[in-house]
Amino acid sequence: MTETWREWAAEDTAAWIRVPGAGDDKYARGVLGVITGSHDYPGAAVLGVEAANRAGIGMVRYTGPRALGALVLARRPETVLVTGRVQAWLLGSGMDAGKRNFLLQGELSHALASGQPVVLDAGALDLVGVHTGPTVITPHARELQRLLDAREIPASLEEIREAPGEWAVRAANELGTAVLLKGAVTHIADPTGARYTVTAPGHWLATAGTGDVLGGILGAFAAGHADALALEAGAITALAASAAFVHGQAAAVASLARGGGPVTALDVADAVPPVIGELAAM
Ligand SMILES: NC(=O)C1=CN([C@@H]2O[C@H](COP(=O)(O)OP(=O)(O)OC[C@H]3O[C@@H](n4cnc5c(N)ncnc54)[C@H](OP(=O)(O)O)[C@@H]3O)[C@@H](O)[C@H]2O)[C@@H](O)CC1
Ligand SMILES: Nc1ncnc2c1ncn2[C@@H]1O[C@H](COP(=O)(O)OP(=O)(O)O)[C@@H](O)[C@H]1O
Repeated sequence: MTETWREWAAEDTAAWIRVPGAGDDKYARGVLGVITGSHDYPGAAVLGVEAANRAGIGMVRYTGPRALGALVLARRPETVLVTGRVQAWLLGSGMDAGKRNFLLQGELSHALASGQPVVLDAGALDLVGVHTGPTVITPHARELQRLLDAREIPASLEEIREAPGEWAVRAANELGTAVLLKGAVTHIADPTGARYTVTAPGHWLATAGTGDVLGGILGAFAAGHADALALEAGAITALAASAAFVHGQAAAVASLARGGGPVTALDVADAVPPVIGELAAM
């Protein structure tokens, strides 16, 4: 069956931008629980927390080894390292599923059993299926290939790159979750039939750590829409498309500020506020 994909637009994203009101405090705006990074990839933890803050969040609770917590705090002293109640989770960026210890496994299991919205990235992708709340996975093509292979769904990297939409849909249906498949055109699909594309306005995003930034933006959006997600789990798909849209626009803004030249992952995170500001004013 030929699927109809709709390009997710600024107007669609604007509907999901939450501007705080007089009655909001940090908890009402949403708290994101973040379990990301590792000794091998500490930067992913910093990038995700930075991006979540830039996307607008009440608070971030970061869980990880002490050394990583110190790095996150050095960049974002707003971060809280105490465990507690959260409205959504971001799990797995900068982690290696093969190097998970008991403690980390327990923390991830706790998050997945909470019934709260979850963004599953990189080294937590293999945990899809044990989630209990609205969930979106955020693989790139190679990660999706590995994930499908582990579920005995044979697909080559070439096949996924040639028909990313078809494989995003297949994954959504087989895994029973929303899928955001990253690329120059990002495909977002879910088991209920939602099909969105987000076409990046340029290609400087193809650089290390921008996926970790996307995870942070999406995590913040999920935490900020806990009520909508409780009513309608499918909202996670619209939030994923909105995060991808903001991410692409932020890369464009960051590049423009540098004469149209290259950007780093942190530059992209830094450029998220003006993008959100413009969307909020629509
Ligand atoms: N700052 C941070 O903390 C960052 C942290 N990050 C975190 O890193 C984790 C892993 O994410 P990833 O996307 O790199 O993993 P993955 O799909 O396994 O790719 C490995 C494949 O790449 C290939 N390959 C390697 N070198 C190559 C080369 N020079 N030229 C060509 N190919 C090369 C290699 O191929 P091979 O060498 O085996 O032929 C293999 O197939 C993940 O947790 C992510 O969040 C990232 O976000 C980055 C910033
Ligand atoms: N050629 C490209 N043009 C535009 N965007 C791209 C391109 N390649 C990758 N991207 C985007 O860059 C980000 C890269 O994420 P990811 O592959 O997870 O990298 P990392 O693991 O280094 O963070 C994704 O949001 C993806 O959609």
